[in-house]
Amino acid sequence: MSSFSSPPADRLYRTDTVPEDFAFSDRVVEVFDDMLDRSVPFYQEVIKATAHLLRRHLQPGDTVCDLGCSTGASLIQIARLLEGRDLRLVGIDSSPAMLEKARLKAEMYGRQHTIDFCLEDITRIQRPGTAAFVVNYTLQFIRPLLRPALAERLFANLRPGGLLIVSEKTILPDGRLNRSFIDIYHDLKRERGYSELEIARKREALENILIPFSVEENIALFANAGFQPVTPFFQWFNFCSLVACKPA
Ligand SMILES: Nc1ncnc2c1ncn2[C@@H]1O[C@H](C[S@+](CC[C@H]([NH3+])C(=O)[O-])CC(=O)[O-])[C@@H](O)[C@H]1O
Ligand SMILES: O=C(O)C(=O)Cc1ccccc1
Repeated sequence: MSSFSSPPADRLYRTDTVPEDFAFSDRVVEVFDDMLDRSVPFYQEVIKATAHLLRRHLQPGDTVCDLGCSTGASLIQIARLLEGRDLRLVGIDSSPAMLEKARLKAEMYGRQHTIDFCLEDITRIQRPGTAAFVVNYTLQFIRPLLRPALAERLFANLRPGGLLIVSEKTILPDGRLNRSFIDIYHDLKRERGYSELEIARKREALENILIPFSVEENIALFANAGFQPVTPFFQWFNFCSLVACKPA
């Protein structure tokens, strides 16, 4: 690691495995779109902001890969917002159930010929010449130990001048403020109709599965991989979106 601040060693080398029983399964997929829309603050606004950045940086014939595309909600919306641009859109996910729903939705929205969905493990991504990677709310599910190598792979696969757009749930180094941000987030979930039991159950289900870094740790992760600049473009308490650039 170079001079940037990196995650504490104990967190980067956490070796606990993801419990087998947690999967992005059929049951999860059925309620997934609603869950994302209601669980992620400003989810739709972040998609629009992502499209604004892509619109200004892509060239005709470019390829955009959405890593951890889930049911395609984000990519189908990006396709609509970038209508008429000569782009290749690729949605990548490791959950067959998510991709089955993504293909169905793309067909329903008439996008089946403009978006390819591929079953892949993003930690093994090999798509050189990609113009932009969108990694919204996915990195947080990748084991911290694997994230530096993934950041380096994304850098290597981007064409010069390419963009990486990352949105994540985050933590704060300051315990007290982190607690406040989490409480404010849970207030938002209550406003959106989640019960105390649902909030508690989700927190328990995500324990050791969704492993957030701080904004500074995420910036360091991509800066250490060669991205320059790495800049936040959206933040709502413990949710942050970054744009990282591969020098032209
Ligand atoms: N190693 C992996 N390889 C490929 N996919 C993976 C891997 N690990 C997890 N996933 C996939 O990453 C996605 C994370 S969801 C992203 C939301 C979307 N980006 C959105 O903006 O709507 C957010 C959430 O589940 O809360 C799931 O579809 C997993 O199957
Ligand atoms: O419900 C929560 O506590 C979450 O953190 C949900 C979530 C899921 C996916 C992206 C961001 C937050």
